[in-house]
Amino acid sequence: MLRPLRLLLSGLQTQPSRCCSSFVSRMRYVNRLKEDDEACTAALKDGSIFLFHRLSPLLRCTDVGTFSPATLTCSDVQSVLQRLGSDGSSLKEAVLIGCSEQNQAQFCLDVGELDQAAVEEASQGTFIDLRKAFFLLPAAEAPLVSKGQALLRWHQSTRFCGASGQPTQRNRAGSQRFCRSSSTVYYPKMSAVAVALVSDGKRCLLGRQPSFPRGLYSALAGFCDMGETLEEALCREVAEEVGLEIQSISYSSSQHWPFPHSSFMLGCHALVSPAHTQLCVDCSELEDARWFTVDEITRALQVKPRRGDPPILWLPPKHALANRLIREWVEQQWQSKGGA
Ligand SMILES: NC(=O)C1=CN([C@@H]2O[C@H](COP(=O)(O)OP(=O)(O)OC[C@H]3O[C@@H](n4cnc5c(N)ncnc54)[C@H](OP(=O)(O)O)[C@@H]3O)[C@@H](O)[C@H]2O)C=CC1
Ligand SMILES: [Mg+2]
Repeated sequence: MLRPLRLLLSGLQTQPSRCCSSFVSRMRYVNRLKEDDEACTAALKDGSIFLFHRLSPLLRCTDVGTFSPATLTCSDVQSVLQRLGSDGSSLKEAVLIGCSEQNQAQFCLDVGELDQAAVEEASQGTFIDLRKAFFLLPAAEAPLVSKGQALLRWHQSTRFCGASGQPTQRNRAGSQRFCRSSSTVYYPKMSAVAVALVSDGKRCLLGRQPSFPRGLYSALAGFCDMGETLEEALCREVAEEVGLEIQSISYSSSQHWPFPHSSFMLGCHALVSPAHTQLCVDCSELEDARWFTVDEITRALQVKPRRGDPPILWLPPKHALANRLIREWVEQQWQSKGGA
């Protein structure tokens, strides 16, 4: 008798349903917030908000000297906005990012129209450029901040319809924008990027772009062209950038990466023949590319970079897919050495 009533009520809930596993109910809850503007408005009132200033996230230094994204409640943000003379209407610009394991909806909001130092003082945090923040944040928190920044950037750059030139409107959650004039719906976009840790069986190949911090080397990467498969993109990029031909590819894993404008990174291990490892680096793309031994990489993984004292080899931050590929390769190398 109660079941139909419960089903009816579940459509009106503003909190995740408890009838399924917590993961399933959280996913369904977030999906409902994307589709139901009223439910999303209610969720914002009880939700947590990550602040950004011109796309730089607000971080706080913890008691133990590590950094964490500042999580504010809706009323915290309202009082910060009021203290700085804003009427609070910018809260409507908050964009849904997800739902915490404690079933709290999570939003992000860019307060770039306010004075940065004043917001920092009022909210007891510091806005830090995302590239720097990535080296400071724990691996578990970086993806949320990255997603928030990517969504905010997308909204800032999709204000007008490419077909009609008219302003676009967003739904409450900010999961889409719509042009009334051309009836076009816009969804957040990512560009596919292939990233490969190339190995010749004993060494791995890393490269650096001129824009990288001093000492930083990473796995080779490149944007997939229209119509290309992941494998074709990898073979082309490696040929273009270092003049090598890939013999085989194995897929590892993927990640969202907020740079330069939201990328979907597809990570692979790639093998080249040990007989053909001579590099011919395209200097318009890379400043340098080199082969590294497993001992060199193992040492570099243990180094903690310090300001003003960069190590000879500095690897991408822990939450970058390239770091994961490098660790997987090192593990596989030590395993095969142990087995030999
Ligand atoms: N998360 C991770 O572990 C890693 C992430 N990356 C990221 O992957 C991304 C791509 O790697 P990168 O080596 O630079 O790529 P590419 O080797 O493809 O070179 C970048 C150039 O490609 C052109 N380009 C082609 N398509 C696009 C597009 N859709 N968006 C932007 N530029 C495009 C641009 O040239 P032009 O400017 O001349 O138009 C750009 O400067 C970077 O943002 C990098 O941060 C890379 C390695 C590891
Ligand atoms: Mg590249």
